[in-house]
Amino acid sequence: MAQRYFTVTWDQLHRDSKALAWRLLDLGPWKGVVAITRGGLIPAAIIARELECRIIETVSVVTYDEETKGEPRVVKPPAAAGDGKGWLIIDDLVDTGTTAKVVRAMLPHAHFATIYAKPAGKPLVDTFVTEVSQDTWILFPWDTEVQFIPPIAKGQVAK
Ligand SMILES: O=P(O)(O)OC[C@H]1O[C@H](OP(=O)(O)OP(=O)(O)O)[C@H](O)[C@@H]1O
Ligand SMILES: Nc1nc2[nH]cnc2c(=O)[nH]1
Ligand SMILES: [Mg+2]
Repeated sequence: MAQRYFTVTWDQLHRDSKALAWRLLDLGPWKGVVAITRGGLIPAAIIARELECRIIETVSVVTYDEETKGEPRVVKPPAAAGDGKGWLIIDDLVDTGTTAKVVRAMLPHAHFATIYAKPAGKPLVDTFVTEVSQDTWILFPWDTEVQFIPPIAKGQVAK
């Protein structure tokens, strides 16, 4: 179980995805984007829009059931993209690097980019925006919803 949570709002995700697009702009041109589903889909859409890239491929690797990690299973390989040369792989984050390792093996010459990176997965990523500690669990906007939170004073123990 994670020690702390880092909540990312839609606005923040949009800003961070655009920051990643800026870093990728001069590294292109790109033949296309390979989104790692599902978490990479929305970042990939934002980045493809910024880089004016119309070709989007997907690869699906199932590794987690909520916060519990299992063995990675490729449930959909990328149909196009060859050995990955000239292609950009996008995911929302790298944590242990397990997913990145599996996808890199399928597309060894692609450029691998994520919005967020934890230290264990960082060496597997070519470009990322923000590093968070290994014991942080990132909560994406699709994982959360706005809800009532009691006033701080209500949560305090009486002195
Ligand atoms: O570096 P790792 O330890 O492999 O973890 C990173 C992967 O875990 C999450 O995906 P998840 O497997 O939860 O699937 P999802 O994208 O469909 O939610 C995340 O979107 C990355 O793809
Ligand atoms: N949402 C989410 N999925 C993950 N998969 C692996 N690490 C994480 C994380 O920190 N947040
Ligand atoms: Mg994922």
